[in-house]
Amino acid sequence: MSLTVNSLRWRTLTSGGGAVHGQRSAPVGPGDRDPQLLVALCRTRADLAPDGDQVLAALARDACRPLSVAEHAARHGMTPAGLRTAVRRGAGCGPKDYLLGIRLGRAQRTLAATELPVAAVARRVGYDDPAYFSRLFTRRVGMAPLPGPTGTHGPGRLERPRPRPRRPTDDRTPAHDMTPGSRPPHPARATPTPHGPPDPRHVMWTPMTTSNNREVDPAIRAELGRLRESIDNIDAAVVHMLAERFKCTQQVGHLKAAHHLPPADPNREAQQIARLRRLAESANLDPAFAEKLLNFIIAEVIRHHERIAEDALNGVKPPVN
Ligand SMILES: O=C(O)C(=O)C[C@]1(C(=O)O)C=C[C@@H](O)C=C1
Repeated sequence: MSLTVNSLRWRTLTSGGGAVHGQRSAPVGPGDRDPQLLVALCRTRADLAPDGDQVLAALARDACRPLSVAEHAARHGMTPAGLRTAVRRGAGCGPKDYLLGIRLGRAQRTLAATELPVAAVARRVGYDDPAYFSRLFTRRVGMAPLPGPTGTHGPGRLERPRPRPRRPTDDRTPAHDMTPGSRPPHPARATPTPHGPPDPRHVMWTPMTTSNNREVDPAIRAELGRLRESIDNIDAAVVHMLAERFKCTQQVGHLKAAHHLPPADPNREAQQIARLRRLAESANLDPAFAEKLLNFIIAEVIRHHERIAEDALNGVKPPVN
């Protein structure tokens, strides 16, 4: 079967409901989806030049070393411009941004997994000035770096709340916390602040909601209903895909435990992130969001791997497939 990601994406979405593409075909229920197609999509790999992959993986390996972009380029026999083109093609961003993402991702994980002070983590990922590191971290991650794991469930690296006082006129999108159950505050429920009433631009959202018992124009309700049917189908597809992914990663976990391989593989992750950022960019999805989502999923997988490795050490037999 020869399927490209784009044709799969198109077929998957169009099979789930016409509203996604502006057509008016009747949306179908989750039972009508072709699970084979979803699984095929899970298993399909987008094309990425292997040498591009290698450059990104090598950059990821060296990311915390005190090297300039020109020095990184020279290590690969490239000019800085050539390196910029290769990284942009593979990761959807320039080398500086790519290296920064790798450094801060590592810092996030080290902070979540250890009790090391921020200055020590900063040094580990290549920053001698902890204040400068904190500024970069806060700007990119959306919260200040804090040492130590927080929360009792889920992966640590995305789950810390990031309280940033919102001024009434501050309409920048907040970085989303991915703690299960947590959401950005509902704008329409914004409470008056010491500076005055809630931002009227936010309160404008209220008439679009249907859960506050207001009368809603039947045509609008019907349109909303059609869109929500497609959203429900897409959510169902996401759940099925994640379930397939976790089935694969469980097997990887058992394989790693049986052969004493470490649960995490940072080089593989760097390649996955670069690839996903590139795919996100071509799909008009925010690459930073795609990276955050993948990090969130991988952190959960690593937790599973660690548990499987622990079970293996305690003599718990893996399930028979
Ligand atoms: O490929 C692996 O080695 C995995 O364990 C799977 C996976 C993933 O979820 O994609 C999880 C952890 C690793 O750090 C890298 C990737």
